[in-house]
Formats: sequence, C-alpha cells, structure tokens
Amino acid sequence: MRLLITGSNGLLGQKLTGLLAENPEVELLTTSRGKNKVAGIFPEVNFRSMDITRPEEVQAVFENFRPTHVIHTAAQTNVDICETEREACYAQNVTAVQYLVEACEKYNTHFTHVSTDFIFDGAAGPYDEEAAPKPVNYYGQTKLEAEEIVKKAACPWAILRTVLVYGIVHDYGRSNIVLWVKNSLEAGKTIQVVDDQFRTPTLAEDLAQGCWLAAQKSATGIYNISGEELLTPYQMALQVADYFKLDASLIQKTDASKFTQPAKRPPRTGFVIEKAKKELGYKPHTFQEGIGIVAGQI
Ligand SMILES: NC(=O)C1=CN([C@@H]2O[C@H](COP(=O)(O)OP(=O)(O)OC[C@H]3O[C@@H](n4cnc5c(N)ncnc54)[C@H](OP(=O)(O)O)[C@@H]3O)[C@@H](O)[C@H]2O)C=CC1
Ligand SMILES: Cc1cn([C@H]2C[C@H](O)[C@@H](COP(=O)(O)OP(=O)(O)O[C@H]3O[C@@H](C)C(=O)[C@@H](O)[C@H]3O)O2)c(=O)[nH]c1=O
Repeated sequence: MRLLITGSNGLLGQKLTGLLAENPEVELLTTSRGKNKVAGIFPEVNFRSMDITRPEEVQAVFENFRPTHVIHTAAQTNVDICETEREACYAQNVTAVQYLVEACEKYNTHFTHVSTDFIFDGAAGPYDEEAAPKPVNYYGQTKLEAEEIVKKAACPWAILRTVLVYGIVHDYGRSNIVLWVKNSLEAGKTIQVVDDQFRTPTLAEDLAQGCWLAAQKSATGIYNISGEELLTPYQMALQVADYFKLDASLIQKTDASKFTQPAKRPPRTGFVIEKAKKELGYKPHTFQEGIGIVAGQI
C-alpha cells in the first residue's frame, strides 16, 4: 500500500502519522500546507508540502508518488471562520476535494474522505448513515457539498463522518473540549458551558484507527466514526474536572439561547456507530478512557 495523507500537521493528521509511521505494510507520504510540524518526532516519515487548493501541486504529488490509497484530513475546520471567510473555506473544503477526487480517478486510488456531524441540523440526533443531511452553518454546507463530489467519484471511496474530536498534538493552535476545560480550570477561570447540545465526542486516536481500518480494507460507502456516548459539553466538562481533580464550581451551566457563537451549532447530533463496529471492527474508547489517554500524553 502506498498511502498519502493530507493535512498531516492537523490533529487527525498527526495521529495518523504516529499510527502508521512504523507500519511495514505501508509506504507513507504525509502532506500538509505548511512545513512539517512533526519532522523532529517522526524523522523517518516522508513529507511533502502540498496545498490542496493548488491543482498543479496535487497533480505533481500524485504523478510522483502514485498512491494506492489517500486519507484526506485537510480542511478549514474553524467553523466560525468558515462563516465569515466563505471563499477561502469553499476553496479548502469543496474545490480541493474535486482536485483530489480527479487525481484519484486518474490512478484508481482509494479515497477516504473525512466528514462531520455538522452536515445535519441537529434536530434528531444521534444519526445513522442513512439520515437526511441539512446543515445549519456554512462549514456544514461545504462539508456536505464535498460529500456529494466524493459520492459521484469514479474511484473507490469511503466517507467517514466524525464528531467533536479531542486529543493533544504537537505545535497546534486549535483547542478542544478536554484541553480547553483543563487549561481554563487550572488557570482559575470560570467557563460557561452549554448543556443543551449533544455530541458523541471522539478521541483523535480512535478516529485515526477508524481511518486506517477503512483504508486497509479498501472499504466503500459511508461510515460513522465517533465515540459512543451521547454527552453535552457541560457533562464532558464535569468529567474532565473530576478526572484532573479540578474545581468543578468554575463550570457554569448555560444554554444555546445565552451562549452564542458566530456560526450556529446544531443542537443534537452524535452518531450511531453500529455499522463501523460490525463492518470495520471499529471499537472506540469511552470518554473517561479518552481523558485518561490524553492525560498520559500531557
Ligand atoms: N476537529 C473536529 O472536531 C472535527 C473534525 N472533522 C473533520 O475531520 C478532518 C480532520 O480534522 P482535524 O484534524 O481536527 O483538522 P485540523 O484543523 O486539526 O487540521 C487540518 C489540517 O489541514 C491542513 N490544511 C488546511 N488547508 C489546507 C490546504 N489548503 N492544503 C493543505 N493542507 C491544508 C492544515 O495544515 P497546515 O497546518 O499545514 O496549514 C491543518 O493542519 C477534517 O476534514 C474535519 O472537517 C469532523 C468533525 C469534527
Ligand atoms: C467555546 C465554548 C464552546 N462550548 C460548547 C459549544 C460546542 O457544543 C462545544 C465545542 O465548541 P467549539 O466551538 O470548541 O467546537 P465546534 O466548532 O463546535 O466543533 C466542531 O468542529 C467542527 C470541525 C466539526 O466538524 C464538529 O464535529 C464540531 O466538533 O462546546 C461552550 O459550551 N462554551 C464555550 O465557551
């Protein structure tokens, strides 16, 4: 297998790199827009800078490496920035997927595309793979449009949808629910956390394993890859405080009518993951176990 990873500097990308760096089954090429952030940690892994919004860069990498499999993790994942910087978000989340799909079609490469619970309106979660999408923000719209491109592809493809990913990686700007709560409480800061949004939070290592299972099996179709527990951010925050023995009184319960963000969030998402468990052998950790894994890495 010659496996190309996009977005290898990101949360999922770094976890995939770690998972596959020493796997003898895989000839690995990691790619991201910037410089390789993990060159010092995985010096043996090949890296090439590739901006997926530049078709000539995508074509050159495919021509040279001829991947049999691609795991596509790169995206604009800042949901609020997507709302205001629509053109750039569209280029990263939609047009770039078209370029990658065209390249995969040319070489009959298996394409694993990572998508999101934000393609749904959050009226009736948890969702299975057959549920009807209806995004409530621009990020969700772009991710849905990308799915439509992938579904029409003339190469083998899998779409893996995931939810609220948490974990710790190297030299990384974006926070996530576990680190945000831990860091805030350690600094003695009060936080307002919603108790009327529902998610099945996903440990980044579990998502990486799900992507690897799909690529390894050349799986085709749509798979939900997330945690299994439906929790509100408030419930997650309490578990984080409890695990790290931090002051839970700093966590103030709020709701979406009082706590608003620039982009609307779907209230109740989360996924049913039976298909991935049965067909891929996917087995995620509990949220409690996930916090423990992150704690061990801090
Ligand atoms: N995080 C989450 O909670 C969730 C994520 N997802 C999906 O999972 C996937 C992975 O997410 P995650 O790892 O968290 O994302 P990150 O934001 O952590 O990483 C995405 C990476 O994509 C790279 N990237 C962005 N634009 C380009 C570009 N034009 N060319 C090349 N690389 C680019 C960036 O690389 P660089 O640093 O080099 O600029 C960045 O490191 C995404 O498709 C996302 O939509 C779905 C549900 C939840
Ligand atoms: C910042 C913040 C968030 N929250 C809640 C709202 C939300 O349900 C949850 C996470 O909020 P964030 O803004 O950090 O994350 P958010 O951008 O909502 O995360 C999303 O990212 C994209 C990429 C996805 O694809 C989605 O699956 C989803 O996980 O925490 C609070 O309650 N209080 C706060 O101060």
